[in-house]
Amino acid sequence: MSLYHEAAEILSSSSDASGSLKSRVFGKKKGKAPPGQLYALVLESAKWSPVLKEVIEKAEILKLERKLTPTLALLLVHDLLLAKGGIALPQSHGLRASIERHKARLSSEFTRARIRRKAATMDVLKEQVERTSAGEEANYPRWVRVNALKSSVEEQLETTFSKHTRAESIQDIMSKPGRHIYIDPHVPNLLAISAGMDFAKVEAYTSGKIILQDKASCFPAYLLDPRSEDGDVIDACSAPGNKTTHLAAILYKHRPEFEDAPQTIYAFEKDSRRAQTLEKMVKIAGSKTITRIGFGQDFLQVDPTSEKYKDVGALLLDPSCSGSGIVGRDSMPELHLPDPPTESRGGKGKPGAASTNKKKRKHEEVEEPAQNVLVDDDGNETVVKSEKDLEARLEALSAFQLTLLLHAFRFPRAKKITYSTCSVHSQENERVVIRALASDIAKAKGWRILRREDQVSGLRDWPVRGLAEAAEGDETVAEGCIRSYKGDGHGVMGFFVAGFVRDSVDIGEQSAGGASIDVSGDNGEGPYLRDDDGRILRDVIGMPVLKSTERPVSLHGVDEGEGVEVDEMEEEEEEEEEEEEDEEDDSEDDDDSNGGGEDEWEGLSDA
Ligand SMILES: C[S@@+](CC[C@H](N)C(=O)[O-])C[C@H]1O[C@@H](n2cnc3c(N)ncnc32)[C@H](O)[C@@H]1O
Repeated sequence: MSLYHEAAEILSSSSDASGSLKSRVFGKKKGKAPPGQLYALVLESAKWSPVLKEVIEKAEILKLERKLTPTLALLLVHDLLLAKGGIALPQSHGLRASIERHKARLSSEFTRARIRRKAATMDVLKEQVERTSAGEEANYPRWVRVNALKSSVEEQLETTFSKHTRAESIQDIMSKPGRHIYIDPHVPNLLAISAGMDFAKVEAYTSGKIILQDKASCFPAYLLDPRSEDGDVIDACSAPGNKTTHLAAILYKHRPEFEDAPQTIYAFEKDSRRAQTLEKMVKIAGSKTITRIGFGQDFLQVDPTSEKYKDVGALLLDPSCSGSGIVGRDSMPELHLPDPPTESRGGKGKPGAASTNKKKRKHEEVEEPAQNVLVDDDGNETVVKSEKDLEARLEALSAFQLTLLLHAFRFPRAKKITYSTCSVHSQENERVVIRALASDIAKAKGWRILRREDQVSGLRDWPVRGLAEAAEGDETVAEGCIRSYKGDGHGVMGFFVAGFVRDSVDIGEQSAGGASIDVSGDNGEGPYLRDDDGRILRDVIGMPVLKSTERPVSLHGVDEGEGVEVDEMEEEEEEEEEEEEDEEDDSEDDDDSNGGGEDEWEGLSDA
């Protein structure tokens, strides 16, 4: 089967097939056409279909070439008029000839279609087509997080974005034509720029100085706000690594000398393939020295009482979810097919629009329920035929999310946790929070919601909060939850995040019986472990409080020089090898990101 017949088959089934376009093309078992070429042809033809439909109908090709189906005509005319190499068939091929003999007529109809759209040049028409086909995505800003480990907002304004004009509001970015930039008022080091910039070859992007990350996706690490006194940090579900690298940048901001600081981010990722992307991102972002990646490691299998995690004070949980908040996920532009000549309707022919319509009418007759596909944020697809199916899927997801959250509650020295999803469904959001707070473990360990008034300044001011109804009417919980919705004028994806805190941590066996740790630090002396009489015993991570004459010890309770204990996830030998490689790699990094590894890097979601 030729490229065009395979593409026609995909387009013909696009209205009732399940799965995203990508999965249908790349997951195709049979077929000879290179998937990349097939995907581009289908997608581009669909984007251009409103214009090409007009061209084909006005040129009356389908009347003149009776063997052509509307879908095949669309694909072939697309390549004739828009593909660099023209129609990808031998010159003698019947299909190619059936289109090329009308080239003059098609070209002049194409020019007329452009003029009717008031597009002075082909470039203007292309921009119009891109905007229209992008639908809801077209007006979204591009969110750029400046990676504090490698650059600063000032530097980026002077270099990468020096030709951008400063906008007054996010609405300007979404509505004004041209290149604009806006400094976000809620999240530090975050910029919004007008859509349309191609970052693939932008040095700041390929070198990790800037990271493309939706604003809402920056909320969790910023809300967690890990500091040196919080000890180690866990990112429970890390790949591709947007939040892991954000955590590192925040730690660095709080403690720029962190190169020498024995603070570790443990980044777990159950899926080993995704963990490789995470590793790549961590490396490019310059946070490799403080990040220990758990390749293929399930967070639920991590023992919270293990010696290794005794200093973990903060955890970020961003588990898999329905992904219902994600903007424009692999959406297929609406397909406009040329009308077939009237007498050929329902007639014979190869797969094409006529046969699709017929199939559709048949479907309508038996009133088969429309199939929707729920694509979660890991790219897994579930066919959802009914409300009941959706409920069942959400229930399964929320049970898994709750289990993760309760597991996080078990870390003995943890004092803060954030839980987030890129879902808009309350089952995965407020409901999980409420169930977690009502759990025995939360009660036993003293976990409560991080109240709005106690949140970092930008997020305290963020206006969109949780749903009180879903939070069983608990206003404090609802206000503590942070939400965002796509299409609500803020230019962000749909998202949810809540923080959990507690005032005392588990003190373990080595501490005095009956003692608790006051972590509030509101006495001005910092967080200390006190005995029942209020006498200070240890600092919050368990170190004896020093007299002024004593030698300081590191936060992790190891003498300076002993270094940080290395996780079993990465063997010590490997570490040494990596360090050696690092030195070599540093010089290769740029090559890497500009070359072979680019695909995966570019494929990272902004979420
Ligand atoms: C929403 S994504 C995380 C996105 C990531 N936080 C970021 O900002 O780039 C969820 C990730 O969690 C991983 N995951 C799911 N369950 C897990 C588990 N039990 N332990 C570790 N990773 C898990 C998935 O494979 C997926 O890569």
